[in-house]
Amino acid sequence: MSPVVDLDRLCVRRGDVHALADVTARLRPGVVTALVGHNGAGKSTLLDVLAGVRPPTSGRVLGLRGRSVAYVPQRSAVPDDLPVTVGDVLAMGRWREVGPWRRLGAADRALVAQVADRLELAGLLRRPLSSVSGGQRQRALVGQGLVARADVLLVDEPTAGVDTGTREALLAAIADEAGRGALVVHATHEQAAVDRAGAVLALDAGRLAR
Ligand SMILES: Nc1ncnc2c1ncn2[C@@H]1O[C@H](COP(=O)(O)OP(=O)(O)OP(=O)(O)O)[C@@H](O)[C@H]1O
Repeated sequence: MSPVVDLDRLCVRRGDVHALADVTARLRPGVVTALVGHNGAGKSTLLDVLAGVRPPTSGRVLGLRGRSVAYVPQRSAVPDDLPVTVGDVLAMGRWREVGPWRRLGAADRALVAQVADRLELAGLLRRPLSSVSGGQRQRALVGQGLVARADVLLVDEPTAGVDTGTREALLAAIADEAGRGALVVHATHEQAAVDRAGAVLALDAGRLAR
C-alpha cells in the first residue's frame, strides 16, 4: 500500500482571500477521506494543490513525489460541449500510461470496458459527451479517474445532482479504489458520502475545523 501524504502548514491565497490557512493534516491510503465544509471553505483549492495544478503560497505537501494522481474536478469545471465521446473521456484516463491520443492496448481497453460496465456507460461509449445527461456525464468523468488506476484519486463533488442509483454506484466504485490501496480524497456536501468514508477532513473558511 502506498505511503501517507502529509499536508504541512499549507496556505493558499486567492486574491484577498485565505483559501487555505495553515492546514496541517495526514491523508492515509486505503480509506476514503471525505473532505467537507461549506461553500468556499477551500475544498476545491486543496484538491487543486494535491493535484499539483495550484502551488501553495506557503507550506508543503509531503509524500506525493513520484506518485500518480487522478483528479476528477467538479462537473461545472468541464465544458459541456467538449467535442469528445464518452468513450474518449474514459480512454483519456489511460493517457498517463500510453500517451495522448495513442492507441490503447488490449489491457487498457479491457480496463475501460470494465469501468464502463461498472458505471453503466457501456451503451454510451460512442455518444458525444454533449449529448448525454448530466448524471451520465458525471459518471464518465469519474470513470476517467477510475480508469487511471492512480496511486491517488481526487474527486470533487462527484455525486452532486445525481439520482440515488448513480450515487450508490459512484460511492461503491470510489470505495473500491481505496480498497485496492489508493489514497482517495472525496470533496462532498452529502451525508451519505461522509457516512461511507473512513476518515473526514473538515475545513471552515480555509482552516481545519475542530
Ligand atoms: N477564481 C477565484 N478567484 C479568487 N478567489 C477564488 C476563486 N475561486 C475560489 N476563490 C475563493 O477561494 C476560497 C475557497 O474556494 P474553493 O472553491 O476552494 O471552496 P470549496 O470549499 O471548494 O467551495 P464549494 O463547496 O462551493 O465548491 C473561497 O473564499 C473562494 O471565494
